[in-house]
Amino acid sequence: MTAQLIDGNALSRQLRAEVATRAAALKARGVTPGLAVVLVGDNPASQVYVRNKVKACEEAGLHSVLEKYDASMTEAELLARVEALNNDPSIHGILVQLPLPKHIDDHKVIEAISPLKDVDGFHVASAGALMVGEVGFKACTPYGCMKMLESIGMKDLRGKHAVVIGRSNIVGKPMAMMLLQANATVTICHSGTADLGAMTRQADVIVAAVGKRDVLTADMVKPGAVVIDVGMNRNDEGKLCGDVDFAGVKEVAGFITPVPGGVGPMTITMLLVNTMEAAERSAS
Ligand SMILES: Nc1nc(=O)c2c([nH]1)NC[C@@H]1CN(c3ccc(C(=O)N[C@@H](CCC(=O)O)C(=O)O)cc3)C=[N+]21
Repeated sequence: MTAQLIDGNALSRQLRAEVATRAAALKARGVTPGLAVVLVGDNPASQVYVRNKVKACEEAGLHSVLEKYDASMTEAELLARVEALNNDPSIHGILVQLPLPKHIDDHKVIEAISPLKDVDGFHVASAGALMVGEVGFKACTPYGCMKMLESIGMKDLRGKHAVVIGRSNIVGKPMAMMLLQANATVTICHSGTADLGAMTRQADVIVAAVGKRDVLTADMVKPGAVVIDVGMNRNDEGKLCGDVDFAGVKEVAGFITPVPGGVGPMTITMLLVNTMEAAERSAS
């Protein structure tokens, strides 16, 4: 058996076209959705990601502002910038690119962002809203994974067992909450899990979000399972690869997401969706 690919680029094109339509409608009412992206320091990967986010905004007709600062920027200076953006009516979403330089407390910076503009969904208020099923911004990566499941007819996961590998605040934990919200039975695995394969072999849906290559291999997957790969690693040849042994797992899984071209572009798409949502809320 060979798995069907869930194409994050194709799904992104579709969802971004919907954002563009909504953006045009809001602009006709005199409001242009605006995203501020704040980048501190010169992490080369961050430069690429941030450029992609700004480009995606432009293509969907969203206004974006890229603020680049030297790595020597102080925490107080950054907090002051966040506060200014909180009060800027032309900005509906604020994204402070992570990681931040070591002398800046990222938790403090994220909590300084107004929850109304927290399009990353990283604020404690956003995480709490997800937890209790209230309105709030959903973290873009797990939100994108949910849209990928929806695209293959798995919006309601009643009766399904989902196994999440990884427990980070930005992917693993919110992912588990969203799967739970969709009625899945959810297991969260992590570095302290005794027998990962025993868990994943029971899963109808597996989300790998560890940040390590080959965390999931073919022998750990039930035939026909859906495998979502959130990983972003480099292999020995320097090529981008996920957490899943793609070549092996695609022979067992029913559906699988590729890296690149899977969850990555969906993360950016959901950032646009959240920014659109923020602008619409502020205009209503
Ligand atoms: N505040 C904040 N919010 C984030 O959402 C955030 C962040 N900080 N810091 C870094 C991570 C990483 N991230 C990615 C988004 C898209 C791709 C993406 O589009 N990847 C392409 C490939 C890109 C390439 O070729 O390098 C793909 O998978 O096809 C990757 C990584 C968002 N992040």
